[in-house]
Amino acid sequence: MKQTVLIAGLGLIGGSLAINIQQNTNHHVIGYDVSKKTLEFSLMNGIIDEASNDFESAIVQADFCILAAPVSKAVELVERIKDITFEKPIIITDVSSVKSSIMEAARLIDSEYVTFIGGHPMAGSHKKGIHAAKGHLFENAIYVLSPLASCSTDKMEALKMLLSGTKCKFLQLNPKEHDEMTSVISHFPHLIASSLVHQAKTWQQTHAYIPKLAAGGFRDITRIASSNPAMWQDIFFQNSKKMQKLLEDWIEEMQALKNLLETNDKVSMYHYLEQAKEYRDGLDTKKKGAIPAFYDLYVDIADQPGALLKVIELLANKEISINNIEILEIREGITGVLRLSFQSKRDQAAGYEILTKQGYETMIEE
Ligand SMILES: NC(=O)c1ccc[n+]([C@@H]2O[C@H](COP(=O)([O-])OP(=O)(O)OC[C@H]3O[C@@H](n4cnc5c(N)ncnc54)[C@H](O)[C@@H]3O)[C@@H](O)[C@H]2O)c1
Ligand SMILES: O=C(O)C(=O)C[C@]1(C(=O)O)C=C[C@@H](O)C=C1
Repeated sequence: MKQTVLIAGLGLIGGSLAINIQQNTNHHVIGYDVSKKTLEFSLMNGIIDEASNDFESAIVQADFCILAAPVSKAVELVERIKDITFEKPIIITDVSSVKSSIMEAARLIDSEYVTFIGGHPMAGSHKKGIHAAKGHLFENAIYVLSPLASCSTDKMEALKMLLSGTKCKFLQLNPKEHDEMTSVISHFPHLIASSLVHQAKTWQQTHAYIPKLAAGGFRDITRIASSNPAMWQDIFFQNSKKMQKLLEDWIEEMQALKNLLETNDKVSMYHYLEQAKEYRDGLDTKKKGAIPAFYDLYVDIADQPGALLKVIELLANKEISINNIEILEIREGITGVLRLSFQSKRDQAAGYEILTKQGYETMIEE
């Protein structure tokens, strides 16, 4: 008999997991969401098999439940779970970007039938809602699992099996270490990205041309400032202590950099930049997750009608298939950078040769 999965919160993450589970497993998927439109869309597009607007009655039918609402709302759902009487085993997990608060609440669920395993796929995007959901969102990403001490290996394996179609890599962490690490590499960078945008906005009052000059660098570092404000506000306050500590450290570091400029200490500034470059270059970009790890080729193309088509045609004529195309930046009237992703190193090398021969400026990131 088919097992049932309830997904509570069908936005970017819940919707992507629902699509993935539909594509890769044989479960009956029930969706629950406070948005009626989201439920209707999900049902109409086969993302879920059944829509529910009654969390309590849906969860008691399920063998698995994935809480994919905003963090504070997922914590509220755990509070509601505490009052539910279960009559069969269920594995409940979540996808929250902060783990301590939800795990503290989950620890107090008092039912022999419930196994709670905290979860967090380290992949996403600056988009939100069911319309942005896609089944391959988690490919190659790290998927953090935080089981409670009482969780058996069998239950962990059952959850991993349900999520195996995501093609992510599971990593077990406790909530404290998870929240510390994500504050450094996810939460705090969001705050900084937003602050850089504010700085540019303020300077625009002096220099109206600022938005036109904002090229690749500014766009790269501030992409995430276009994320969902409600979600990030929630994350910052759920991980408030760690954010405050990082802000203190950051202010201190900025002060030290200011001192280097004031004292004309070029050597120290060079080392600072050099060490950052070394560390950044050492990050394994092929494994980073949100963007599938294909073999990428960067091509500079002119911002002219048909320019993209021409590149695709050249590769298609040699039967080289492209897995993904992304226009990273079009500088109006000048050139655009295209990221072509291939499935194999061989295709990547062949693409490089063909396009270079045709006079395109191409680059493979090492
Ligand atoms: N966006 C990312 O990059 C990302 C990545 C990993 C994890 N997460 C985490 O995933 C969770 C969801 O984020 P998202 O990006 O999918 O957000 P989203 O805004 O795209 O979707 C959230 C969904 O939850 C629904 N919802 C709100 N309150 C609810 C409630 N009380 N009960 C049921 N549904 C409710 C909303 O209607 C919406 O459909 C958050 O906890 C977030 O921290 C996000
Ligand atoms: O790619 C993005 O836009 C993201 O912000 C994804 C991202 C991150 O890397 O910080 C955001 C929140 C998560 O909890 C996990 C992943």
